[in-house]
Amino acid sequence: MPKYRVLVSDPISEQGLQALLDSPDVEVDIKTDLSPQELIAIIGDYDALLVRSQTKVTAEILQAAKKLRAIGRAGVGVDNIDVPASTRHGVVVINAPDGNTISTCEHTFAMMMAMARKIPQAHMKLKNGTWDRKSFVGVELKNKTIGILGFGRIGSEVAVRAKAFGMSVLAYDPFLTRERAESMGVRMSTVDEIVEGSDFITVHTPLTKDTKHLLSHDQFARMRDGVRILNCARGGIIDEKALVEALANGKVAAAALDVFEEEPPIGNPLVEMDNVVVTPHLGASTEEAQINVAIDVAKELLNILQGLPFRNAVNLPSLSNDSLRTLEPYLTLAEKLGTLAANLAIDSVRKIEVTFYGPLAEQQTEPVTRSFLKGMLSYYHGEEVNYVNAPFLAEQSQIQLKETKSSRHDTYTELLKVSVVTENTTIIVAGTHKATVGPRIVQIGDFKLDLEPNGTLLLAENRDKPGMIGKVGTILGGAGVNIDSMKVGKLDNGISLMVLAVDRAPDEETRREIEVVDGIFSVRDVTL
Ligand SMILES: NC(=O)c1ccc[n+]([C@@H]2O[C@H](COP(=O)([O-])OP(=O)(O)OC[C@H]3O[C@@H](n4cnc5c(N)ncnc54)[C@H](O)[C@@H]3O)[C@@H](O)[C@H]2O)c1
Ligand SMILES: O=C(O)CC[C@@H](O)C(=O)O
Repeated sequence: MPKYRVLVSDPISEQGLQALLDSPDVEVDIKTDLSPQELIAIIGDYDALLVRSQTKVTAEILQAAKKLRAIGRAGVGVDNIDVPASTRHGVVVINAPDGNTISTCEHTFAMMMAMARKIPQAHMKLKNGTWDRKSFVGVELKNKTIGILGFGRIGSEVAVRAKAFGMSVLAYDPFLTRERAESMGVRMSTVDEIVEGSDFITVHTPLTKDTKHLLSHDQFARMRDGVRILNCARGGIIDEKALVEALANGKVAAAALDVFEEEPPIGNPLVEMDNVVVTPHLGASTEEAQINVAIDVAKELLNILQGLPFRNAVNLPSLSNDSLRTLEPYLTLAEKLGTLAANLAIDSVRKIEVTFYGPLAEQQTEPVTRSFLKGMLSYYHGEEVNYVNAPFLAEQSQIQLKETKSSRHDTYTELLKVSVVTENTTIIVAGTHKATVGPRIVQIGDFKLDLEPNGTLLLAENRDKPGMIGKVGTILGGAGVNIDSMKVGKLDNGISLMVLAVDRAPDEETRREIEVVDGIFSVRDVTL
């Protein structure tokens, strides 16, 4: 009997879906061309949704997706998915960023060659019966300068091919380093240098508020006369109205477009212009790319459903394998510290300060903080909380969050310490991990201890005087609660914290019996 149901709502290579189809845990339903209403009606039955770019995953659909844990996008751009709404609902969004890089790069090159040699126009004329050898004089790529805006996966592959064609390459990307540019034989440039110094300009960025209309009236005015423009990334990076004008007045000799501000581009004048080569968003449309992205995303979805590690989450921080190895014990420990802190907090939480000490502080620690928040907020919000929405829920509860890092701690090589500031008090919990002993809780409040963070713990704050442990032990024994081990933390002011690892939480009556023992100040139990 399959445990999980996955809906595939866009045409996706079945060969690529094999990992899901083969899993006995998963039932896959392929239902394409659903209307938004039809999707809303059925989405509540599914644990995961797999889309390409047709399905628009809106906030309304997510609202109806009560069981949904993950959305897989077989491709790079997630602009058809409401990612903030997914995050609010705790749904992981994953994409397949690598599988269509080469196809899209090759398509960009095909478009550049087609535009430079006017192949589509000549093809159409000949198909229509005219042998015309005069109207289609093109230009060579050799010795021309190409400016690449966005030097990620696709942009950098375009550069490799442009160099093979004898072109000079200018590149701009906020993350491009001089060393990388040099090693690839491209000139690291500013947007202005690219705009003013290129014969061909191609964009390979995502569409963001910074890249919207990256090329507009002002940029076209400063370009070389007869420049040629390409967009195989996202409609909207180039201002289409400004491009129409620049093509019409001859500033831009030609354009090659795979993507449009609105798709399909019904009534878009660019599609009608003779000097514009167009394709209907075909960058990733190769057999190879579609199989690659489907394989990648299907494997990732299966991992998510089965609780295994996964990469490529759009709304979660990503970790390298090395970081994951170092952080893994702290991810679990942090969640348990969060559960512990929530059990100790009796009034509303205002601020959480997470401090990392030692080599741990050198890691990308955000996932550890998320784990703490998950452990803590699950106490209040139950199963609704996960790694994706925990920071959002904290923000919604107006809990201030602060991360601090310190290179060393006086006692521990590595330490994770969290102060939870509530309306009336501050609760401190801290833990560490050593390869030889595993994870340990080493501080609760002001008490220093050494506890295994597992099972059910009974915490009793008491006056430090003989007989206290015996009295508590007798009451628990009488109630049939078995004590597995015990640790005590002491303060200089004569107050102790006894922590008993028990086989089950005592019932309400037993707890009250302990609470009224002379010298006992408080009793809590927590299951980690
Ligand atoms: N036409 C298609 O079918 C098709 C297929 C695949 C990808 N795409 C699109 O191509 C684009 C690039 O994909 P990719 O896989 O190379 O992504 P990528 O994330 O590897 O690269 C994008 C690069 O853009 C850079 N960038 C972000 N803001 C920038 C800015 N303001 N100026 C300059 N650079 C900026 C980023 O730093 C990054 O290096 C995406 O928009 C993607 O959706 C289109
Ligand atoms: O699914 C497609 O063909 C579009 C792919 C592309 O736009 C992407 O962003 O990956």
